[in-house]
Amino acid sequence: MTVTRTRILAGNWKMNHGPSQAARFFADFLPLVEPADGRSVVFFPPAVSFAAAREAVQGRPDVRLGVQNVHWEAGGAFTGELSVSMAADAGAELVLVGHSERRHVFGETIDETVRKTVAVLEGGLDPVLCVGETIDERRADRAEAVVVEQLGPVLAAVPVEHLARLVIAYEPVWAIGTGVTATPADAAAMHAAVRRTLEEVYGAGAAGQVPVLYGGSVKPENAAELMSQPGVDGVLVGGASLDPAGFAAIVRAAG
Ligand SMILES: O=C(CO)COP(=O)(O)O
Repeated sequence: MTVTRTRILAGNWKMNHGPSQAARFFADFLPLVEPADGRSVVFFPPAVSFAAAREAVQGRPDVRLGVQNVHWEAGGAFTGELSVSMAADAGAELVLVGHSERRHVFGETIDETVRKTVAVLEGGLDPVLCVGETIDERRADRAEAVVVEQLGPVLAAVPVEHLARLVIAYEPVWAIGTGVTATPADAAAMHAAVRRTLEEVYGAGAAGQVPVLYGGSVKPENAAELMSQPGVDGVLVGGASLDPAGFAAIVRAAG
């Protein structure tokens, strides 16, 4: 069965671009990218830049915004955290969950990614669940096993009626910020493993709705080839999403 999924071109700004830089970015970026059917452009600015980003993208429904992280609780004494309802109130439509920097720099556990994914779905936003293996895990031939371990508990907690809002990003940790990209063939193999895991839980029909993005040193020069691989529905871009012309070239590479 062939399913046509919307292409998603997402920029994760990480801890870059404060409010004034965010406004400058969009002033340069938006004129370079025409709205186009079948593709969706998403940015994850830092929380303090969210309002500036939202103001800048008014009138561009082809550009959506998300936050980089949330807490699963609805509110309370959690200094430094954001709740899903606060993110929604600010205008966020998506939330990154389990980014490798959250897992490996800040010690986020699989159990926490489950709670966050459930909270995001229950709060009406779309989680972008990031999974991926480290270089040691890949060398030990455990890349697929690790991704399946990261996905399994989350999928077990996501009922099929919420599946249409789930997005998965395969981001090998060794490719993030290193300039080393997965080969198109490796990316395709890992995307196929993600898709198989989804199909085992939900069946092929329902699983076919879930977009699977690739992330890790995506650049204007390699974006088209990566997105031409079967099962690669779009990209989640870090460093190269900070530059308006570079990210516009990646968006255009989606066709
Ligand atoms: O982590 C990433 C996106 O979430 C990828 O980062 P880079 O594109 O900088 O490798």
